[in-house]
Amino acid sequence: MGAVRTYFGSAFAAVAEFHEMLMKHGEERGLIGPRELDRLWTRHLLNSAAVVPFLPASGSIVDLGSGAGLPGIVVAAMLPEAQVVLIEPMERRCTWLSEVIERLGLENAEVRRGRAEEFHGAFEADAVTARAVAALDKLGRWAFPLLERGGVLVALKGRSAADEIETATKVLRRYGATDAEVLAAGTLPGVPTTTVVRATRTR
Ligand SMILES: C[S@@+](CC[C@H](N)C(=O)[O-])C[C@H]1O[C@@H](n2cnc3c(N)ncnc32)[C@H](O)[C@@H]1O
Repeated sequence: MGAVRTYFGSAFAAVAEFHEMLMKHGEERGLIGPRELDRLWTRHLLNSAAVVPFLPASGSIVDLGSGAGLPGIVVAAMLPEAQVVLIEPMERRCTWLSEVIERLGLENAEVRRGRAEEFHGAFEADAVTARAVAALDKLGRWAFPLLERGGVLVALKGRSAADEIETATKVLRRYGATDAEVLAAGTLPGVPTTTVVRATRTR
């Protein structure tokens, strides 16, 4: 019980600190729109947390196109046994991500600057996460080469998730990810359904 309390206490404290940093600096640093500030918890932080049940708790995870840190920072805070690499091409966003990691004391997270394609062959991750980065066919081409065989792509998507799976058939087949499916992870009042798509690389 003590360990459970310690886990939730520290994970929640880290996400709450991240919320505070985004509230204070997110708009001025061009990381989050002004209209999003009031719904940071629901639309962004809890939405990001929806991927966590579908990730290996102690594996290697790459978050593609982390931007302000979504979902990568939330994942690193909630899965302290996992190793999380945040890939982001924009320098000022990488600077922000490094500041967040330092402030939250996330020893299991690191930032790598660059585009996904530049890291092909550099990782054999257990999982790749992505939120609002690209449609699934493009995302698949970027993400599957970062995964080991048996690794999963876990993407946060919107209402078009099922259609995106249809459109991505070719790339999903190329990597043997024919198990691609929509997992409606849940809804919160006033928030669109949080849709998680998971696909496993088998070749
Ligand atoms: C719309 S933002 C989403 C950011 C964050 N994931 C979120 O949900 O708030 C898309 C991000 O993907 C990054 N990006 C664009 N092309 C990329 C690529 N080829 N590889 C990795 N990241 C990329 C952008 O720099 C940007 O930070």
